[in-house]
Amino acid sequence: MAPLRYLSGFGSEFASEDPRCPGSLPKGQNTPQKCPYGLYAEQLSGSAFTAPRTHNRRTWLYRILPSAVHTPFSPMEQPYLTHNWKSSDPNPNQMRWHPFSIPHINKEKVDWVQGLHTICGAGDPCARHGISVYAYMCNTSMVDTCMYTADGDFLIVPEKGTLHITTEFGKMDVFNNEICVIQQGMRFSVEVDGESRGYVLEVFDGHFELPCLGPIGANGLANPRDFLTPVAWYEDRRVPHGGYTVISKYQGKLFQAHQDQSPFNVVAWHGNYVPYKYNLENFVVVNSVSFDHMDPSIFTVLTCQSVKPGVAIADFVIFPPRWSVQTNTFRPPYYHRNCMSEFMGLIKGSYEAKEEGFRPGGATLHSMMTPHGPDAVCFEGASNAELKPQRIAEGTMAFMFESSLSMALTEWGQKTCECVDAEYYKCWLPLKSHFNPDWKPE
Ligand SMILES: O=C(O)Cc1cc(O)ccc1O
Ligand SMILES: [Fe+2]
Repeated sequence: MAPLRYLSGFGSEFASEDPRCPGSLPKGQNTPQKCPYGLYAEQLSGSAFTAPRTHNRRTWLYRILPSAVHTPFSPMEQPYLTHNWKSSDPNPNQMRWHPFSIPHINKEKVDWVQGLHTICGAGDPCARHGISVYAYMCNTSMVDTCMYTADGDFLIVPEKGTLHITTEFGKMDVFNNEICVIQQGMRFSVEVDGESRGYVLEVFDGHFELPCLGPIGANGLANPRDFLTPVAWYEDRRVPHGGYTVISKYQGKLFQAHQDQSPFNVVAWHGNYVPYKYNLENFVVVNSVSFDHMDPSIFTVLTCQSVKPGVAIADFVIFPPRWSVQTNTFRPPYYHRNCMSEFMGLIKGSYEAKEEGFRPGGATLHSMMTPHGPDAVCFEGASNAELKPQRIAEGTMAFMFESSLSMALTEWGQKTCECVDAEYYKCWLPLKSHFNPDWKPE
């Protein structure tokens, strides 16, 4: 199959017409009395109508039938998706998970929505404040089914398997080492080629932005031009007798409604509220070229800001392959206790601070003020290593969801998943005291 086409840019005003219907975007206005090709105009708002221009997000969709044409929503069972943060007791421990198990297709067919499992989170979608962290493990495509979340924005990080995502805006293929963002309200359906696994961060407060670059200047980190948005694609597909299911994630629960037509019936659209993907290989890594270990905020790809200056509801941070050149420096991550929560996952390879135990498809959580840092093997090695310029993290990609919120673990995350590594704390136990009261400067 030919590679899909995309529009490039971040936060831009885009316009796209399915080439089968030239002129399908109304000229010079949004709501003509009759739209070209007999289409319906529908606005999707991603911000209050009155939000300042810098933050105003909306898209106009020109579709065969409006989204309102469906039967009433009824509750749908999905036992692993929850925002009930009180379902288990608080747990401040250093947490590590072995790779989450993917169900075998011969045993059970599980699609992307059925495979979503809440690991941890905080806050409340009703108050539009909080986050939720999920793992997805699935083996089969969604058929005549789409979903949207009314609660927040999904940032999806595939670890195993490509995601072929159809959205109202068009199609996106999200490969390993790429991420995508599907924002509040956008309908999408996920096809997979086989066993698939990955991570999802949902933010309830607002949308992801590129971090300000400050003195770095106008270029670097994730550059806007590398974000890709689908081009318009429609199908005029009838699915009689309510054969198409629309799943709504609403106030933390799933609901389903039925309709007789595919929701991917948008022939043209224009606006700045869109889904997008980004290849992590395009990230321009900035770091110290003299001495000292910088804070990982220099590796921020996207941020969802809180109302407190500089404080994130959640940052999406990556640890890409790079040169390490600092002189007289302990180069791996430092030991620390953080006023933020740090959830980490691994897309491929291994993580520099812990070569063992943290594997692709697994995860770690270092909660608020929970001490952590390099394991004993890493500390001894890096304290004695020759400090020549060195490529690090080659062929690997770790990431972190860092949040100013204090997250609770779900029952599934703490127990039912059966992936918790009870031995994790042991990686620091061999650390020895090197204290020497007679030490003299050289
Ligand atoms: O804990 C971690 O491994 C993530 C991390 C990496 C780093 O280089 C500095 C601080 C930090 O929290
Ligand atoms: Fe950390």
